[in-house]
Amino acid sequence: MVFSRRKMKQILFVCIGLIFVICIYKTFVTTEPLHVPHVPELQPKLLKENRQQFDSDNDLDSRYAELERVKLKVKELELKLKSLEDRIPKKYPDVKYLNYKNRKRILITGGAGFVGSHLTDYLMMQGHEIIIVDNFFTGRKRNVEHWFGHENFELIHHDIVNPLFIEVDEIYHLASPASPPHYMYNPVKTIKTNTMGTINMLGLAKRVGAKVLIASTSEVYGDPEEHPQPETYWGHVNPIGPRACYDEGKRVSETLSYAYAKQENVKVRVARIFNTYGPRMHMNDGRVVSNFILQGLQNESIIIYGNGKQTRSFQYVSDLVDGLVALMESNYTQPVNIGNPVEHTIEEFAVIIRDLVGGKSKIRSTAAVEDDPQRRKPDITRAKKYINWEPRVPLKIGLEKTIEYFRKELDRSNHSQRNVFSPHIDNS
Ligand SMILES: O=c1ccn([C@@H]2O[C@H](COP(=O)(O)OP(=O)(O)O[C@H]3OC[C@@H](O)[C@H](O)[C@H]3O)[C@@H](O)[C@H]2O)c(=O)[nH]1
Repeated sequence: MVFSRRKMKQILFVCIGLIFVICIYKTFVTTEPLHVPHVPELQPKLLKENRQQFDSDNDLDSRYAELERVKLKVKELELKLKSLEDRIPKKYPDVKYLNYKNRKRILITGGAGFVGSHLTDYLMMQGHEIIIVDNFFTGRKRNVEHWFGHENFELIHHDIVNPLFIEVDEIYHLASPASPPHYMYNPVKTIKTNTMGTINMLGLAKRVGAKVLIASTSEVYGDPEEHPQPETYWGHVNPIGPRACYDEGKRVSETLSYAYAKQENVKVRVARIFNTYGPRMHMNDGRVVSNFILQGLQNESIIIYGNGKQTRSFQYVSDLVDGLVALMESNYTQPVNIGNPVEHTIEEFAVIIRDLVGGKSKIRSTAAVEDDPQRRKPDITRAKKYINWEPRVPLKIGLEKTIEYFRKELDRSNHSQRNVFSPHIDNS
């Protein structure tokens, strides 16, 4: 085939044009990541958007990292919150519901102590509003922490040697150290608590018209010359001996109660509490039950003060609580013995505890303590007759529960024999 010159020129132009178009296409269209139609005037704009996309990808990465950090922080806080929540009991025991008319506001002085905390439990379960006042000399927050936050429960850190102004219907006045080493530790303070403290509580009862129960003690009988001890026995107390701060303090406490009853028409109840034991006794309580159990559990010698022929009668704490409530609810205004009349020598008691603990402790004796009452056993005729109360928990059952409690306490604190309180050991 033969082309004219003109035809050849035309073909050449078309080829050059085609090559130009292909070059343009290669340069702009094939490198374009977004498949948009190739329009030359759009190119600068598309390049800018690509850069923004790249920047925003980087931004996303850093935001993602930030989010991860926040998530970690939230997780950390959640764990912290859980550990705090675990320290507060999630569920309170089921308390009874009492309507406004039957629900009482009850003040318990010494409510964080051994007896006070058990009384608190009982009255809370009945559906009453409980206000505890304690100076934490021998009381412990641990004894009542299971009620923290409950709408019927309130704890006031206060020493009743100073006046207290609140509104209540009933007062259980239990505040005072009760174990001999504790009440002898600061005898002046023990006297103040049982005199000024009692005046403050009787004054409060007078002002708000509350009924008040005073926790007195079998120690008002001193080293008794009458056995068993009825409430009509006046006692045999050394007024200047080491126990006098407590014995005489409680005797004045009783005297004050009846003076307020007579002069100011205050409704008073007086409970003479005999030796009591049970869970929540302090490890360093120093009384015979906790000392013997701790010595037995640690296979240490059980130490009797004196010849061990002195006697005591021990009641379990739940019996005491029942007795206190029965007395408060009764119309009986004279003093009432609350105690278990089953009497043992301290020597027998050492053997009973050693056998229940199941250890191999030796039983030894050391010097007697000054003014130690030699015989003690309540006559509970009055309690049976007027408040329809008598103890129900046998010694063995009560001791088993108490031993179990101290076993756990020992595990918890790895307590050592050195901490058993004794007037014959330097506990300083
Ligand atoms: O380790 C000990 C502790 C005590 N004892 C003896 O055991 C007997 C009981 O002593 P506690 O210290 O337990 O109690 P006490 O009977 O002396 O006093 C108690 O009386 C009644 C309550 O009001 C009080 O809780 C407390 O004062 C005493 O004879 C005491 O000398 C020991 O032989 N060894």
